[in-house]
Amino acid sequence: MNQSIKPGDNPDLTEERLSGTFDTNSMAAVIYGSDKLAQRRREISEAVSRIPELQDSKPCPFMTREEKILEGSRKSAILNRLLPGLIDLDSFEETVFIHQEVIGIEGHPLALHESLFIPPIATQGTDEQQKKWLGRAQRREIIGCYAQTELGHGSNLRALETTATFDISSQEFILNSPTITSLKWWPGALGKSANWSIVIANLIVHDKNHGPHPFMVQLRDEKSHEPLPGITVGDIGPKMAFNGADNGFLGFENYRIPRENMLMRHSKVTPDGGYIRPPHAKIGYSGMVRVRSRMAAEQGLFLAHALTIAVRYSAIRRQGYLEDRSREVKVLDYQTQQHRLFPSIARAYAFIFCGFETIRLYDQLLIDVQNGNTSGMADLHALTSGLKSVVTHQTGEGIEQARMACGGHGYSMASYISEIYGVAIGGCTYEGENMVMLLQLARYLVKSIEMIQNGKSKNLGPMVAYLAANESEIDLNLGPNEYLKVFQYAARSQAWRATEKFQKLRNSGMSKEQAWNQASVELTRASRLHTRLYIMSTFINHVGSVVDQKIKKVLIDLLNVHITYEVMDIGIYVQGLLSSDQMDLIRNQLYVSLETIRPNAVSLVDSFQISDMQLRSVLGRRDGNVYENLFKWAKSCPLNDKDVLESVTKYLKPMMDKSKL
Ligand SMILES: CCCCCCCCCCCCCCCCCCC/C=C/C(=O)SCCNC(=O)CCNC(=O)[C@H](O)C(C)(C)COP(=O)(O)OP(=O)(O)OC[C@H]1O[C@@H](n2cnc3c(N)ncnc32)[C@H](O)[C@@H]1OP(=O)(O)O
Ligand SMILES: Cc1cc2nc3c(=O)[nH]c(=O)nc-3n(C[C@H](O)[C@H](O)[C@H](O)COP(=O)(O)OP(=O)(O)OC[C@H]3O[C@@H](n4cnc5c(N)ncnc54)[C@H](O)[C@@H]3O)c2cc1C
Repeated sequence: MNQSIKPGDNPDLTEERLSGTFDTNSMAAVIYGSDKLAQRRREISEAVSRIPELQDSKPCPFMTREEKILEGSRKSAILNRLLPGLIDLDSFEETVFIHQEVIGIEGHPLALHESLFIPPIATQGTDEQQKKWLGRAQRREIIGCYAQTELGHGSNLRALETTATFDISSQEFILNSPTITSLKWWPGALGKSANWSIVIANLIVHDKNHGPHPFMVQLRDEKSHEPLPGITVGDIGPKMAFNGADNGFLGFENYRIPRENMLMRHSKVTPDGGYIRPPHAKIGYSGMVRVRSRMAAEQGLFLAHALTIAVRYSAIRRQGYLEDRSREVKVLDYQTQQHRLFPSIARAYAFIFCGFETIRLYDQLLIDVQNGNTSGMADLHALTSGLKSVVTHQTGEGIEQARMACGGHGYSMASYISEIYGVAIGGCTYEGENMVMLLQLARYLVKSIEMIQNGKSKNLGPMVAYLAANESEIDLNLGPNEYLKVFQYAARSQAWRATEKFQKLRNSGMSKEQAWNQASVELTRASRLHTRLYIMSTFINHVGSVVDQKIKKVLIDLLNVHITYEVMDIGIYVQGLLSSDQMDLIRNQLYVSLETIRPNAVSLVDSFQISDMQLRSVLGRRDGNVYENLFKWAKSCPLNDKDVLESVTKYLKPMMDKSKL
């Protein structure tokens, strides 16, 4: 049963919901990992909807940037007061969810506090440092950010220029931004809101540069909020989206902090200037791995937002005719519309399933690392590097298709899809630019193939074991596992092709760096295929583990959309494996699977259970009453406050009057 049906809804949408074959609350439990978590989301949405001061003061598209920041701060402050009665304060998921529900996706002054400021203190700070700052941060006595990227460098962390030089005589670090390019640039909440920051700076002791390390740095006076002497700080200006956040710049001039402000759980500087190395050279990068490990689920949900809007709207939008000339059809009945939207629904599910898996893997790694075992770091770094890149890219594509699927109204901010798009595609850049991260995964793939070449296949981890197989024929009786083999073939042959190209260039005498660069397009292709294979196999395993038979049936239908679409999409890589007859068969299976999923399309997006408040879309309203509300929305546009604007009285009217002569 679809739990979204209510009296007064658009009958077209009710019809869709009645055609669903499963219970949307049960599906939500599968999506969010447990009935309890799904139930908590519903309870929080319900509780928030009853609190007037948490409602939007006006639609976000009508707000200026200053109003967005003010509104985000107002709601953050109210939430801080009300949170104990609304959520489990120990639950990161509930904390993120309630902020997204109340404030939305456009960012706010505390958006990075929880995800990029607190975790480094908790994982890289010593027990004393945690005692000193963690409680203060958690109670929000201080607001923090994460300042790593500089004006001149974001991807290449080894070229960061900010320095933290140890001064033994005063037992302090002296922070400096020696050049214009060394200004910190981009950190969210830095511009106007944060008064503390984790700052990544090159640690210099006795004139030796030990590379980037994290420091706890106070930026602003805790009473006046004025920047402290030696600090230059401000907002970097409007962005493509995410304008409720104050991304900022930051410079230091001989700014001193105590020795105890370097986060010293892993690397240490002793009072006499000794340097103690961390147990793994890249342990300081683990905050980034944490964020990347959460991005698949987060991006899957961005895609889910856009699809909820586009699928619901497509079910109430009637345009053109099929057989019956007496009534126009729902645009959702067109095969092209289904082909545009349904594979993305499947991807959104796949990303979320994968995302919860990588969050679990990260949590396990964290425990291992705290116990001194860093052996899993390389694997998770490779996995999350590829996953964040593929998922953000495909999410962006899916959201843009969702916008086009809504025709003209999709282009209006009333759909809200442009904001979702703008925020989501930021993910292609932040936490590691996608090409750069694909190349990180490629290093891992090349190393794995070199192990095979050196006769060490048995040392390969489970995620890359397929690289050593030798599949060259596929049974035409295609079930999910055969599709997986097709994908393995594609990923494997591309990984070998790219590696062999790199090796050939090396053998021709080219330097390692040049050879890598000349092979890099092929290498990134290998990384994408490897990651898409991982997503597919996680999806298959997840569906296999579902117990509720009605839910399982529809998820198998969705999986069929996914595997057929994905294999069609990589046709060029499987030409040596599949005949054109086999490709035709798969193409037909895709069309059949689109038809099979059609009656459940609305119920599948309803199962994401994204409230109207969170969706902030006139087109995507749960009740489907779009047209009257679009008209209401347009009338409430500030431009319509007056019938005659100054633009007319001051310029257009005099121009027209003059032209009359
Ligand atoms: C109260 C509020 C509640 C919260 C509510 C929030 C809800 C609000 C909802 C709103 C939603 C809005 C969502 C939008 C949020 C926007 C947030 C944006 C936040 C963004 C933050 C950032 O971007 S922070 C900056 C990120 N920067 C980067 O990612 C930089 C990328 N670069 C790198 O990581 C590195 O430079 C590198 C990895 C690319 C290269 O590093 P390096 O040069 O040092 O190494 P090598 O390439 O030489 O490799 C050497 C060797 O090391 C291995 N390695 C590298 N990294 C790792 C690692 N992490 N772990 C393990 N191993 C690693 C590498 O593989 C090599 O190994 P080999 O064996 O030698 O091959
Ligand atoms: C919305 C948003 C929020 C952000 N929040 C924060 C934050 O809170 N804190 C923070 O510290 N930073 C933040 N950032 C910065 C972000 O992390 C960087 O922008 C990102 O890491 C990319 O680095 P870059 O800007 O230097 O890109 P560049 O590296 O300059 O990328 C430019 C081009 O060069 C290519 N390129 C670069 N290096 C290579 C290579 N080795 N091989 C092949 N191609 C290469 C890239 O693929 C890309 O096409 C944020 C950015 C955004 C957009």
